[in-house]
Amino acid sequence: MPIKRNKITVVGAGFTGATTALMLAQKELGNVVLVDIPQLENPTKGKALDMLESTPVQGVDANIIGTSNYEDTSDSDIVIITAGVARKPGMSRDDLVNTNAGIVKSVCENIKAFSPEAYVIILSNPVDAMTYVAYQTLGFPKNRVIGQSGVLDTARYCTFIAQELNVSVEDVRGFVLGGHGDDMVPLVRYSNVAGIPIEKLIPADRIEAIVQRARVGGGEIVSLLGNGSAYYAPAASLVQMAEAVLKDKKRILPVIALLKGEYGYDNLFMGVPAVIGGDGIEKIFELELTAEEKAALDKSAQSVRSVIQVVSG
Ligand SMILES: NC(=O)C1=CN([C@@H]2O[C@H](COP(=O)(O)OP(=O)(O)OC[C@H]3O[C@@H](n4cnc5c(N)ncnc54)[C@H](O)[C@@H]3O)[C@@H](O)[C@H]2O)C=CC1
Ligand SMILES: O=C([O-])CC(=O)C(=O)O
Repeated sequence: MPIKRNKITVVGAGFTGATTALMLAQKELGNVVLVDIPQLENPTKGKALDMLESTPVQGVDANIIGTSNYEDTSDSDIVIITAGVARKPGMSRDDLVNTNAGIVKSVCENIKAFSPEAYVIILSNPVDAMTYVAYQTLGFPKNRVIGQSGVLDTARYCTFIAQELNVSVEDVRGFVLGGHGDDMVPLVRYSNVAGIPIEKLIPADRIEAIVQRARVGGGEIVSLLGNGSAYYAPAASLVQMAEAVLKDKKRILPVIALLKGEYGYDNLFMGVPAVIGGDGIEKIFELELTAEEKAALDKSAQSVRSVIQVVSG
C-alpha cells in the first residue's frame, strides 16, 4: 500500500477554521478539507484556493479544498470542529450554548457517517459542553473526542509570565486545569521558568494579576476586537493538538477529556493534563492538589456541569 498524506477536515471556515487550515498546511501536516454551510460554499472554496496558491511561495506540499459536501471529507484522520457562532462584547461563552449545540450535533452526525474512524477535536463554545454534545452524537470512544481549551489558556498564562520576566516564552512552563470559563484554574505551584518555580521569581500580587488576566484572556480579546473572538492563538492550539495525534508525539497537553472518576469527577468533560498521541487521549495525568486548588477546581467543575445540564435536557 502506498503511504498517503494525512487527511484533516476543518469544519467551519470562519476566523478560527480558516486560520487553522492555513497553519496545518504551512506545517505540512496533511491535506486539508475546509467545510462550511452550503450558503457559503463559494467563499469557502475561494478561501481554500487562495491558501493553496500560497503553497508554492511557502514551499509546502498540502492540498486544500473548500466544500459544503461531507462526501469530500470521507475517511478523514482528524476532524476539527470550529463551526458555530462566536460571542460579542458583553456576552459569555455560555450564552452560545443552545445555538452551537444544534450546529455541533448536525456536524457530528455527518462526521459519524463519513469519517467513523476519525479523531475529533472540538473548539466551538462553550467548549466543555460542546465536547459533551460531540461525544453523545458521535458515539466514538472517549479517547477520540478531545476538546480544546487548556492549550490556549496555558499559552495566554505563559505569555503573561514571559512578559513579566522579560524572558523567552520557550522557557516558561505552566498549565491550566478546569473548564474554559472565567473560573478556570491556572496552577501556580506547577508553573516554572526553566525549572525555577514562578513563586521564586515573581511577587505574589503580580502572580495573582497574571492568573486573573489569563482567566479572562478570551474576554480581553473579545473587547478589543469588538465583533468576534480570538483566532490566531486558538488556531495554533488546535494545530499543536492535531500534530500530537498525527505524529504520535505523546505530548502532555491540557485537553478537555471525559472524566471517569479522575480528580473525583464522574461523567464530566473538563480540562486536565493528558498524554496526546496516535491514539488520541492515551492517558490522563492526575496531580495532587491542595485543598485550595481542589476547591477552585470544584467551582469550575460546577460551572461546567450547569452548562452541560442545559444540553443534556
Ligand atoms: N475553545 C476555544 O478555546 C475557542 C473557541 N472558539 C469558538 O469557536 C467558534 C468559532 O469561532 P470563529 O471561527 O471565530 O467564528 P466565525 O463566525 O468566524 O466562524 C464560524 C463559522 O462556522 C460556520 N458554520 C455555522 N454553522 C455551520 C455548520 N452547520 N456547518 C459548518 N459550518 C458552520 C459559519 O458559517 C462560520 O463560517 C465559536 O463558537 C467560538 O466561540 C473560538 C476561539 C477559542
Ligand atoms: O473568548 C471567546 O469567546 C473565545 C474563546 O474561547 C477564547 O478566546 O478563549
